[in-house]
Amino acid sequence: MKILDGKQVRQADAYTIAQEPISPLALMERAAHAFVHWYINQFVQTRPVAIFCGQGNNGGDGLAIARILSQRSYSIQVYLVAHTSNPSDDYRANLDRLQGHHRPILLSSEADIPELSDQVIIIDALLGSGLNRPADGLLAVTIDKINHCDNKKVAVDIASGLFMDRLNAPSDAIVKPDYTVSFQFPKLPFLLPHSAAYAGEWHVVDIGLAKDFIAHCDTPYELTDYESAERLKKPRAKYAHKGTFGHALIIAGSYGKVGAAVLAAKACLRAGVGLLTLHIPKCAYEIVQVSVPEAMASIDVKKKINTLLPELQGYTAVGIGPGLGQHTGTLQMLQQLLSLATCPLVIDADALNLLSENKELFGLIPRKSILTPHPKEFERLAGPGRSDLDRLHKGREFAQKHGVIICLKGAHTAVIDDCGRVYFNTTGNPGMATGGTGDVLTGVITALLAQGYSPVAAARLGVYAHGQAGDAAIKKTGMAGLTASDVAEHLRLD
Ligand SMILES: NC(=O)C1=CN([C@@H]2O[C@H](COP(=O)(O)OP(=O)(O)OC[C@H]3O[C@@H](n4cnc5c(N)ncnc54)[C@H](OP(=O)(O)O)[C@@H]3O)[C@@H](O)[C@H]2O)[C@@H](O)CC1
Ligand SMILES: Nc1ncnc2c1ncn2[C@@H]1O[C@H](COP(=O)(O)OP(=O)(O)O)[C@@H](O)[C@H]1O
Ligand SMILES: [K+]
Repeated sequence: MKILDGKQVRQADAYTIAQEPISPLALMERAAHAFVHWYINQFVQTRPVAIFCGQGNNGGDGLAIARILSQRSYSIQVYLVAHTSNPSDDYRANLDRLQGHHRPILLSSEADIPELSDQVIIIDALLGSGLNRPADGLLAVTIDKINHCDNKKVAVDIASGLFMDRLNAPSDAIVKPDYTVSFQFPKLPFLLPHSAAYAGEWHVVDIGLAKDFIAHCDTPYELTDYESAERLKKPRAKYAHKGTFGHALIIAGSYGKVGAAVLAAKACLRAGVGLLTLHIPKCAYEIVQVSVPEAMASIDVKKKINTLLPELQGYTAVGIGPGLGQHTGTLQMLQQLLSLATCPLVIDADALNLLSENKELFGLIPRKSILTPHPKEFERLAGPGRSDLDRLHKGREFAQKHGVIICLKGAHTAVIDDCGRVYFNTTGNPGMATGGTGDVLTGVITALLAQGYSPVAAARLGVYAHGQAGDAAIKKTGMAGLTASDVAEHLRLD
């Protein structure tokens, strides 16, 4: 699913209106019905509804939603905030249509803003994607008042006051909804950590904007959702044998951090690799042989760290980093790997930290290698970002400059390809914020690369499947109880 900017959404709107053809008012009606369809599945009729409307098309949606809910026997009350001398045509048309069903209350000062009983659900239709400056005056006061109630809140399309394409200032008045029901596309701020609170749990509803227009729309931002993940998957052929699924090499572990190697190995096997060799220091030998008997071991000359690069011939993918440590000998080995590798690598954890400490090595990273930094590791690599958006831009610049794929890990991990395209992940949960889950991800992506997935597909599908495993696991363990081992155990690639 693509993520469009405000201008593109308006173009998609205009194209649909002209090509389908459909009147703008009928399109608004369709959007309102899509919202109501979601709403009635979520909230029962006995909960009264307070709908706060502005005078643009978002307010027009609010009025249409009010009418449809009232026709479905929901008890509604509309509150209007007059904020422009030029209300939209479809707002006016829906105000007319509401006559005879319901009488809206015009808010003209703070004193008019009602106290609502706990049972009331608030629908926020004050401002939508047409926001062109921070909300102020009575709008800001109303937003503030809404935010101070404990009532459940649902934003229509986007929370009022939240910019779609640019950063809000910390002092801006923005509705903090429990839910956002977004038309046709998710909005970029829903996916960024600092603005996610202004989306709540978001849902996208289809309002039938022209599919051909959307397909040709050029945007750097997309989601990896269920459909796109399914499209990325390759079935396992009936006559396949273990050679069909590649031979992965994972270089990981050091004294005290052998667990990271074990986690990466278990995940790599669960993600369907044909053969796996783990390169580990001597101290890890028995641990690995006992805990991951399916993996072969390549033993370093050193007892506690990895220093000697094994022969690379025969491996179809190499992952390096989990639990590696940052010793000089390990750095030399990494440098050798970067120089000699003929296939893209998966580079994680301490291998990334070693690169950050030795930026002259950036030029040696094989093209289309996959780097999997968490935010701190990314900051070490590319410098601090002033905001989530700035960090994303830095990631896109870095990926293009060095010809690599970056998995910027977090709640909606962003896979950034070497052309600067960004794929936000849609799976995973806060239970995964626990030590070792990153090592599991390295194992998964390495397995997919080894099986012949393209680097971008391996990164997108790996990140998706990793989050999906976390989501499956918490059904048994709960969020707090989730461990990285649970994530590895619940991986399912088909
Ligand atoms: N294709 C789709 O997705 C569809 C989208 N639809 C809906 O349309 C919505 C977008 O509608 P929209 O363009 O009329 O924008 P919206 O935010 O309602 O109002 C903008 C108005 O507010 C004003 N204004 C702006 N900022 C302000 C501020 N801070 N403080 C005060 N005033 C401010 C500005 O005028 P100004 O005052 O600048 O003259 C303008 O008049 C979208 O979110 C979705 O709900 C569906 O109906 C159908 C299909
Ligand atoms: N709140 C969250 N929601 C979804 N996924 C998360 C969340 N927090 C962390 N994760 C995922 O968990 C993993 C953590 O990786 P990382 O920080 O490298 O852990 P470690 O170094 O302990 O292995 C990443 O894949 C990240 O996307
Ligand atoms: K809104």
